[in-house]
Amino acid sequence: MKPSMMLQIQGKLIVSCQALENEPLHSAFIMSRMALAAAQGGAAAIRANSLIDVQTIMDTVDLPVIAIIKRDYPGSDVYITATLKEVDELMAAKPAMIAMDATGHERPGAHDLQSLVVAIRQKYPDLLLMADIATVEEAQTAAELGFDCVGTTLHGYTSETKGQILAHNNCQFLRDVLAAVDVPVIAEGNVETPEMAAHCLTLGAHAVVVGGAITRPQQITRRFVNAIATVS
Ligand SMILES: CC(=O)N[C@H](C=O)[C@@H](O)[C@H](O)[C@H](O)COP(=O)(O)O
Repeated sequence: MKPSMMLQIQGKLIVSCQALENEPLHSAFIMSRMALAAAQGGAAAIRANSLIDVQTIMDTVDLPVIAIIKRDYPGSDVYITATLKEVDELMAAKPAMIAMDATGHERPGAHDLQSLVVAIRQKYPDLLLMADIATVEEAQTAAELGFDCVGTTLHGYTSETKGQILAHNNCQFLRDVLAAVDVPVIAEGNVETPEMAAHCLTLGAHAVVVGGAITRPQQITRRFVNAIATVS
């Protein structure tokens, strides 16, 4: 199982199919149809949030899934698969890979990042683990902890990186991460165009995750509206 998913996604597009409770498309059924559309369009894998979405998507498409659970814990900034509880929940669906916040921020629950990885490896030795990071240092720590891959997912979304965007300065952050670690790097977060996705792969990313630019119509609409507003 382990090598095959990493090979399956190499040089490929992963489509993130997510809609939170406050979004218009919040529905496991709708996310499963988004995943089917992504599969028909040639996506190599799907990233999805919550057990019900992951399960419904795995019942609908024959693609590997990167599973997460987004859950807010009071007093902590960590919300992407924060504790072992979320990993245990997701393993009911047996996804090939689980992604989790691997920032240096204090996590809720009994484990820090290092002991959480140890606990997961003991319990689920075949599971692939993706580290969602925001800084180069976090990528290095994740690689040292034995994550199978790191993703730039949280760059721009933590207090230290707020306002930064993957595309800035010809993807300088992605290039820095690629230079700093030996594990596969997945480009994720604000990849808005096919050209940028291709560019991330050219720079050396193992795979690229695109979410909102494909699966969040409210975001796509806003981009059109903003472009029109500049000429009218
Ligand atoms: C920061 C955070 O919570 N990111 C989430 C992680 O799973 C998702 O909301 C994003 O859609 C995903 O990372 C893909 O990124 P984009 O939608 O920008 O292509």
